[in-house]
Amino acid sequence: MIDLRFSEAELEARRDHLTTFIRERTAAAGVDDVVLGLSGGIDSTTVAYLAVEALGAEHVHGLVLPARVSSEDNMSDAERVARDLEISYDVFEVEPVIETLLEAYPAAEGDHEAVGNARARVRAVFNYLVANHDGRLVLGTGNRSEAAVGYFTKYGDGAVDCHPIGNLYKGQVRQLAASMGVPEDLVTKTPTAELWADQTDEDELGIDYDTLDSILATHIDGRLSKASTARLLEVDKETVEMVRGLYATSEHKRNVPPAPEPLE
Ligand SMILES: Nc1ncnc2c1ncn2[C@@H]1O[C@H](COP(=O)(O)OP(=O)(O)OC[C@H]2O[C@@H]([n+]3cccc(C(=O)O)c3)[C@H](O)[C@@H]2O)[C@@H](O)[C@H]1O
Ligand SMILES: Nc1ncnc2c1ncn2[C@@H]1O[C@H](COP(=O)(O)OP(=O)(O)OP(=O)(O)O)[C@@H](O)[C@H]1O
Ligand SMILES: [Mg+2]
Repeated sequence: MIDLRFSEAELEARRDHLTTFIRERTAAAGVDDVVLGLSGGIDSTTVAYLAVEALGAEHVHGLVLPARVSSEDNMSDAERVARDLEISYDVFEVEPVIETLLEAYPAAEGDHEAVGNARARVRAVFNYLVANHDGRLVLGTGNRSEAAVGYFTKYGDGAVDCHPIGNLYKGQVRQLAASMGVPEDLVTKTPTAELWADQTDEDELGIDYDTLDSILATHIDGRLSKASTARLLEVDKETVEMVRGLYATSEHKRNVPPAPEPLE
């Protein structure tokens, strides 16, 4: 794989760039405050640390949003992050809303993908309820690796006002987190969307993040050919093809929904 880690100087410059971005986005929106979902995972933890550095703890509010499938460890890690950073937070239960949805539409019961994505969308509704009421921006936690392969719920965790770590590959998020003093157990934790039981990103995607990051940097973002990428990284062409396929089929998630061109 290729080494995508930043040098010390680059890391410092990147951290400065991302905190400046958060200050600029809030200033442009005319607000002082932000809200974000805290899952106990490394992406939301890193964005919370960046937001506190950018705006101050008093301007950052966390939402811990457990569902039936959330592990107690992750939810207690989410609260630990809020306490460590001394930010305010609320805990709102997602499952009663899911139950109401399934009472109205029982056909979706047992469809773990449809229900799992609904959990992510319910979280977005909570984020915007708080953002509207309190005058806050919703900070996204998506990184480049997830965005490129569409590994997020459209209008769920993808429904946010800006993406502070949207240009970092997953491995770079971990490196930045470690440099900001995020506890080691959170930096090395197995990534999971926790939309259904026993889900992990790498199992579902069928590729580990180190390989995914390298293929994205080399082929999708770096524009090296499929064959050169496979040779350079010593991976099968099929693996590169798989990533390319995910990138292509998820394009609709990264764009504003289209409308027909005006008639001439
Ligand atoms: N070509 C196209 N043009 C326009 N729209 C298109 C489309 N193809 C599908 N669609 C629409 O998109 C929908 C499918 O997209 P979507 O609803 O997102 O659903 P989908 O992509 O099927 O599932 C979301 C994926 O993201 C993962 N995820 C979600 C949330 C968080 C995380 C995490 O890492 O924490 C990961 C989740 O595990 C799952 O693999 C379709 O039902 C359809 O409405
Ligand atoms: N139980 C939850 N409570 C609050 N927010 C959540 C919860 N689950 C998911 N989210 C939100 O959805 C985002 C997307 O989840 P995702 O799993 O990609 O990120 P993560 O949990 O921060 O990191 P990782 O990918 O390493 O698990 C989270 O960063 C968080 O903002
Ligand atoms: Mg997670």
